Amino acid sequence: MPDLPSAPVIVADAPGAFPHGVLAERHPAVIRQVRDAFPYGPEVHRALDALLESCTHGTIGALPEGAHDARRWAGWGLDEYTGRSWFEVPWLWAESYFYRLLLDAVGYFGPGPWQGVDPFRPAKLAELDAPETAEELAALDALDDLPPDERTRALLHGSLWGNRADLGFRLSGDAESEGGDDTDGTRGGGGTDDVPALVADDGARLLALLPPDGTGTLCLIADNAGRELVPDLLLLSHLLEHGRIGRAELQLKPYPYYVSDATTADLLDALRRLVSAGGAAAGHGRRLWAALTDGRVTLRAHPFSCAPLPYADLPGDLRAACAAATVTVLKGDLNYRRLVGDRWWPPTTPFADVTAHFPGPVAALRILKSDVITGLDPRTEAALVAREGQRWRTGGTRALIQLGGPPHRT
Ligand SMILES: O=P(O)(O)OC[C@@]1(O)O[C@H](CO)[C@@H](O)[C@@H]1O
Repeated sequence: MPDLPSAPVIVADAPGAFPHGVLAERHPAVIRQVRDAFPYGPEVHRALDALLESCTHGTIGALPEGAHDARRWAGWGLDEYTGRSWFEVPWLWAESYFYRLLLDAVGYFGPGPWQGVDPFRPAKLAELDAPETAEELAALDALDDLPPDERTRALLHGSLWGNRADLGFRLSGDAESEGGDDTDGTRGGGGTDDVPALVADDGARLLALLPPDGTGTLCLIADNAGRELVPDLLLLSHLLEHGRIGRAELQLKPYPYYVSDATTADLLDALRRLVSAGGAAAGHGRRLWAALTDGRVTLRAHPFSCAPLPYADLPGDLRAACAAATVTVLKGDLNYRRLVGDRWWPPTTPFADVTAHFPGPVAALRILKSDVITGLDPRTEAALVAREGQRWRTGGTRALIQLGGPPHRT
């Protein structure tokens, strides 16, 4: 067995660094947003006050007595981290547990009247109703004039750049200019002649894995709802329509997470939005509706999808699902962190090495919004650093498509 690569796990203990800012500033902003989302009563406000105090100045506390998932969290490290500072445990763990406690504070897990009420739903729905979403859906009609392969590429890039639609990211003001539309992957928000916005591009290799004979299967691990999930669904529908896949599994979150991550309710909202849009968008919506109804597309909302753990720890059922797929496409920054491990990798660490643990071919489609990065060509890294220091890692203007997985399958 070859030595697996390793690097220090990211913790949020350095004031001024990005991870510290997420815990010290983004999480309080998330609490403020949640307070205003609904007319919660005094009890919820008191619970949010306590969470704010704990996550900024206190230590990690236990789950409430009788929590339905107490055993699961004990297995995920809670016993080890209880009583420690949020800023000294693995950053990924601290973020995940914060969202778990936030939902507890608003009564999401019940029992009670607020059970199942997603505190982020107003923001997610506003995004689906935004004029930009209507424009993006109307623009689909023009894609019909393109040859199928170009359309596939455009929709793949639509799904990739859809990852800019991350409401948590916008909350802390990290996002630079939204940039223009970028279906060719060279401009994005920050592409230039010397450094393209797409810092790694295995898009052609990814599409080559999907033969046009309807035998391909896709496992799509979704990220954000709204303006990211919509282009993900368009890609899925297009691949089904053109026989690039015959079946797909769409993995969603079992409960609201990282502000805008997609749950089953968000999928249904997005699907309804597509069906009611008219034009080509409605055709995609109806195709997906039919594929869900006849079982060609299945949904999964597994507890592990909200776990503070890397994908190297995939449980058996998810491991089997990903192993059976022709390829797993994994969306977004957080999924990337979990795929390669939330570590300070040297940026030129081969992506193939850090994803060799995955049970099948896996492609990451991600806007860069955190420090974790692997698989960069040394010249690309040097050009990025020369242009903007380390800002490209977290600025939300660069993107990548990387393909990895077990060596014999890609
Ligand atoms: O996974 P996504 O939606 O692309 O991004 C999630 C994110 O906004 O949250 C983390 C910080 O909280 C970062 O990894 C990243 O910037």
